[in-house]
Amino acid sequence: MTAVLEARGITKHYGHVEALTDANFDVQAGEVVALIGDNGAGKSTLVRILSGAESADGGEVLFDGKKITLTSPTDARELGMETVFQDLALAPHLSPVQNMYLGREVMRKGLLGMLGFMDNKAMRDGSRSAFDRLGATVRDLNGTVGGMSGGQRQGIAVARAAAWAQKVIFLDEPTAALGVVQTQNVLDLVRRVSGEGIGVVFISHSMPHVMEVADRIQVMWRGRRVATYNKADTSMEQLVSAMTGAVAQEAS
Ligand SMILES: Nc1ncnc2c1ncn2[C@@H]1O[C@H](COP(=O)(O)OP(=O)(O)OP(=O)(O)O)[C@@H](O)[C@H]1O
Repeated sequence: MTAVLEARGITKHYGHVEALTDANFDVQAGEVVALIGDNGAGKSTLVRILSGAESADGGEVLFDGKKITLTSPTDARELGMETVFQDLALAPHLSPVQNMYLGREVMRKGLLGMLGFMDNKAMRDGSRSAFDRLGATVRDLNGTVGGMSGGQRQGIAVARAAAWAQKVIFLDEPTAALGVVQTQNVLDLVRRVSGEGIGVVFISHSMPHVMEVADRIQVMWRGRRVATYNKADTSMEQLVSAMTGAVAQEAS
């Protein structure tokens, strides 16, 4: 089966720091891949490159088997890939609804079929259903996101990505600021989104969450993928061991 998204031999330096060294990665349509590794292993850097937020120094990216060049997050979004970054990338001065539709505003037809005004009701309804789908507690759809709690902001960011993703969704630590109920909602959403045929890339330091949602688990160590496991054939001990570099390196 062709991966919906594949990275081959990606390298990335920041000055003298080698963040990625010949890193490989792949995710199939409709599966949840957990990307795990110790702090500084290169997970976020890889996701930033695969979502167009940063460029790689070397290597190639394939989408549906075809080589692509991502020069901006817009390129990735146009291919149907959405990302929830660790910093969430929400506009703090805007409302949840405005964040949901930022750059994708719904317009009402004006006279003679011309674009008229923004359709605020359609956007409010769309946002409400996206938040409800996640069970996100967004009480005030019109307040600014900057004034909301970390958990509420995380819920908005995850709901927005899930609402727009068509092919791939990257979730970088999506449950980090969430309470127990919201965490379970996000894990349920991850399974639901993959059930719709979307490839989900799930970065987490929580091994129980990884074991709950992942189909496959790719382990990074010092800037490269060192092991890939089917969830059904692995254990937390094996994962932790791979995260410390104690596995024979995967052939690149
Ligand atoms: N913008 C940057 N400038 C300089 N160095 C960076 C930058 N981003 C990442 N690095 C370095 O690249 C390496 C990989 O970092 P990265 O954030 O990708 O790891 P990670 O696996 O996501 O870690 P964590 O689990 O702690 O989030 C680290 O050594 C980090 O210090």
